[in-house]
Amino acid sequence: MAISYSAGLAKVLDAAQQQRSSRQDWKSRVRLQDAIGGTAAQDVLSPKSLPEHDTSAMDGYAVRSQATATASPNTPVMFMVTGTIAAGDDPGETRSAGAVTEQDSTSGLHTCVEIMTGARFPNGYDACVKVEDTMPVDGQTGILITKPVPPNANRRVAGSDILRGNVVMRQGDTIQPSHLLPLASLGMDAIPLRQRPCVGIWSTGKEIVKGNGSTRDANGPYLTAAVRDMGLQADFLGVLDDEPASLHAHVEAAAASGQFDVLLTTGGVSRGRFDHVLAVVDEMGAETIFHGLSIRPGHPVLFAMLPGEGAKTALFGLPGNPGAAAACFRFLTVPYLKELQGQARELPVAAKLRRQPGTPGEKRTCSVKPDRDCFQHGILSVSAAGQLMVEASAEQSPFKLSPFKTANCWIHFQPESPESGPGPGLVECYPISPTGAVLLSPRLQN
Ligand SMILES: Nc1nc2c(c(=O)[nH]1)N[C@H]1C(S)=C(S)[C@@H](COP(=O)(O)OP(=O)(O)OC[C@H]3O[C@@H](n4cnc5c(N)ncnc54)[C@H](O)[C@@H]3O)O[C@H]1N2
Ligand code: MOO
Repeated sequence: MAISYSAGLAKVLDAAQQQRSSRQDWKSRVRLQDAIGGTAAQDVLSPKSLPEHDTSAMDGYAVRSQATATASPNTPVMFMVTGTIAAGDDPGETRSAGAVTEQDSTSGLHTCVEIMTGARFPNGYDACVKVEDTMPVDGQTGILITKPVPPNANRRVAGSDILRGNVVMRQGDTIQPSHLLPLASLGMDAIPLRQRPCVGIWSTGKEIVKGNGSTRDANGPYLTAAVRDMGLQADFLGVLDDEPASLHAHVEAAAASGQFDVLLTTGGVSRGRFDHVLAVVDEMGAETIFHGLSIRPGHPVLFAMLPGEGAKTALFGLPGNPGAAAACFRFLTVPYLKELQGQARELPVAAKLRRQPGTPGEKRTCSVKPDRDCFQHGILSVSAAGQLMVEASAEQSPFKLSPFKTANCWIHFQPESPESGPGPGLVECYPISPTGAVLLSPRLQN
């Protein structure tokens, strides 16, 4: 009898942890732009504070706020402009005549310094008044201020964004483009990443090799792209015939090359006369961890560790039906790849299940079975009331692919038991893309 999904997933995660511990020294410094999808190998601490200095948030004039306390339209306060500081100027480097002092010695007027957004605040000044809140006098040599400027107005205080020594990236974080904003601002051009797994992929099946029937390779391009979308290296190794000797030679050579952490095959794992993947990995002396899970779709899925010295190559024998291959990849291979890199486990979002209205007597093509975990693709959206809603695609046959034109999530239906599921009427959903981004459907539902 096939084991449950949760038991199978536990075995997958356990195998990934074992493989991770045999790859402890895996890390390298990677340029920021190339780091997307990678995993931080260690905590990254900020080498400095940001902003490094007090700077202006606006184009205007640096003033002493105290000097503006009595300013009003009837009693404006006049300031003498002693210079200009641009972003990038050193402290005290003013662009026109006049030293940075708080009060002009001859006229007794308060002084101010014209300052640009991002420029370093001159000593002795604590606030910036926006240029549009001032009136010029005597050309540009003076300004009038007609209302008090609060202390620290439009001033970015040094260290108010990031403090030196703050953790800016945690070990195990998956690097996303948005992370580059703080990292690059801190002057980092590379970060230590765990080495990224490399995945080799074959499609199998005589009908696909021949390419003259109606079956074209959907799995190869999909899996290659989905692995790359995770920021990992994926090599599509071709389409193999249902020939045990050729399958054996290819899998053995790929495992021996030491190049791949994970190998994926699709097709040839069920009970047919030409389904040889299990026999081939057995023959190679692999450890078959499971063949068959109590899931729908994808129940014939195979998971094995190929023989080898030291770090081992995992093999997922995904079923041939593309919908089943995609579900098994998403719910077994993706967790393995994440765990292998020490990434956090994915958590689902809970959404209210909206049943398809359907037509009376309509037979759903793939119903949810109460005795096993079922994975269905669907559309996640937000109702007008702000509730996350999900609708399973009406068509769930694993050989029918048109729903993938619009599906943006996978729904995980757990076997029925009082504790299963996130709550009454709610189901667990995962983004269809393993990178984690759910592109919510613009369709609003009630
Ligand atoms: N007697 C039984 N027959 C089947 C069972 C079973 O339990 N007992 N399980 C069914 C289920 S469920 C699945 S899923 C499939 C999986 O079988 P295989 O992994 O052996 O896959 P194939 O037979 O090679 O192919 C199945 C189907 O998928 C098409 N295919 C294969 N590769 C691709 C590809 N790269 N791109 C597009 N389509 C592909 C193939 O042409 C077949 O139509 O077994 C059931 N049978
Ligand atoms: O894995 Mo099979 O879908 O259940 O076609």
